Amino acid sequence: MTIHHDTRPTLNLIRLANGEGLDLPAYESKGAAGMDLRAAVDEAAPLTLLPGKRTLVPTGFIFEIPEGFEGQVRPRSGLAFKNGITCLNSPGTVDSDYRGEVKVLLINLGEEPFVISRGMRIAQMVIAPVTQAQVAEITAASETVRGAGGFGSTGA
Ligand SMILES: O=c1ccn([C@H]2C[C@H](O)[C@@H](COP(=O)(O)OP(=O)(O)OP(=O)(O)O)O2)c(=O)[nH]1
Ligand SMILES: [Mg+2]
Repeated sequence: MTIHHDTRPTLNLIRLANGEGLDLPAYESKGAAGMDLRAAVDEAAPLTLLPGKRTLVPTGFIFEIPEGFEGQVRPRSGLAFKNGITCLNSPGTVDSDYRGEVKVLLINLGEEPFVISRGMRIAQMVIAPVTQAQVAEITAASETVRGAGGFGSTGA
């Protein structure tokens, strides 16, 4: 496997029929870590997400994530704070060999119905380098000071 250290890898996108006319996913500021993803829902049929419910929102694009990277689908803080809208599987993982449409799994943790209209920026995707470890089964773990202590063992 090739390990990339490119900080500006090219992300190839394929626009699907439901993505016609949508703005490309984009970094909304110079230093933004994530590119905002837009809802490719039907213009004439906005999606209403009721409190406590979840839904898979299409983005209208296939992303060819460069090998050695992943896409992390994360919530937008504003939607989370104002409306209780977040990604249920956060951070969603888009594998570099995935060739289906990227979708966003939203859940409404707020108290009001939330309307998702076409083109709305619903989440953001961070392209991050991936390390694939080699798995090796052993019979005894090396000794450390911490040992098996966890879950608060070092105190508050
Ligand atoms: O928020 C997300 C998360 C995942 N995916 C797509 C891309 C990813 O490569 C694929 C599989 O995701 P994941 O590995 O998290 O799900 P799984 O339940 O393990 O499915 P699979 O058995 O297909 O790997 O689903 C999305 O479009 N959006
Ligand atoms: Mg998987």
